[in-house]
Amino acid sequence: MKITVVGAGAVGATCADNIARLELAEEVVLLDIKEGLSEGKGLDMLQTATLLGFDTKITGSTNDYGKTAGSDVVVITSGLPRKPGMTREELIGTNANIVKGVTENILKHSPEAIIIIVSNPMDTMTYLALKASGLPKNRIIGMGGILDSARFKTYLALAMDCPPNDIHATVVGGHGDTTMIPLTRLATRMGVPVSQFLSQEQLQKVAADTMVGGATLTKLIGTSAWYAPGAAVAVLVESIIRNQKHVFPCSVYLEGEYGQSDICLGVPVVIGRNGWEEIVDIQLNDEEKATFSKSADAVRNMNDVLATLDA
Ligand SMILES: NC(=O)c1ccc[n+]([C@@H]2O[C@H](COP(=O)([O-])OP(=O)(O)OC[C@H]3O[C@@H](n4cnc5c(N)ncnc54)[C@H](O)[C@@H]3O)[C@@H](O)[C@H]2O)c1
Ligand SMILES: O=C(O)C[C@H](O)C(=O)O
Repeated sequence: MKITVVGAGAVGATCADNIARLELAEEVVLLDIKEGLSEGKGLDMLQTATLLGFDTKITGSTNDYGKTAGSDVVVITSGLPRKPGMTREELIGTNANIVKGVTENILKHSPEAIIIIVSNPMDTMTYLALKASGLPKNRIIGMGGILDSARFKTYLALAMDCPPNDIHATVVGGHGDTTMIPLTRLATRMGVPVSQFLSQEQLQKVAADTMVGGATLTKLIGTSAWYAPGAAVAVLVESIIRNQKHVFPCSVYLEGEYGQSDICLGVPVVIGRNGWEEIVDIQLNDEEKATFSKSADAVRNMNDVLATLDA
């Protein structure tokens, strides 16, 4: 197996590091436009192989897509991150052209690849990559919901003072400060509804904290997060490479599911060797359905902006 990560910045490098440690491929290629960055980070990571005990080869590439040829999975993280006070949506003007160009270059050398989109605004970038590539819909996956769900579980665990791995909870909808939907009603602590442990007020705070989870970290760090994003991409790649069939919330192209069409939005999907293989239908209640529909409207408005850009 061969996996390429485009963008050797904070998120891309963390993805490559996690993927190498998990030995998901014989080779991981890290590509960036900044001269020497991917070669340097790649070599630094390779020098952890004897310390951490993995055998993955890591290759750096300054914009040479020839080195990515024959990749099975490609992760696109290239593009600007937000600064404190910005929304992810404000990145569209710069990142749309980057994501479109990278997708086209990747496919010239890896026509069979499954592509994971990380760059923001992620749902719109996923839609753009799908339209620009013409690939079958199951091979384009936007990563956001796995990260948002990890944050949701973390905040729930902190509120209940329990281990995060005892929590099952999911976030659907857009990967935006106002578009993501933490499904509090369905969250459980080992199968027991979280409402048995936390008041409605506490649950509302957990949901609100989850929604601005990325903004909170951006304010603290000065740029957006990378540890949890990199780990979230790695579990997604692992489910593809090892055909694990995990159900993860991912941004995928909807054709009537959840009442939406011609849009990429976060819903639970089965992830295996073919990419996303099936959409899992959560029985949303009327209030959740209305929130999902509002989220879709906001993402669709962003998708409409693509037509005004040269992307
Ligand atoms: N979907 C998510 O859950 C999620 C999570 C975290 C970050 N992000 C997004 O991921 C993106 C990257 O974040 P980061 O913190 O790694 O930023 P970063 O600035 O650290 O790294 C981005 C890298 O992309 C490279 N790049 C720019 N244009 C390129 C091109 N045409 N080809 C190849 N490389 C190119 C830059 O040189 C830079 O090294 C941002 O858009 C951020 O908002 C998304
Ligand atoms: O918050 C951001 O801008 C980056 C990313 O989407 C995140 O959720 O960490």
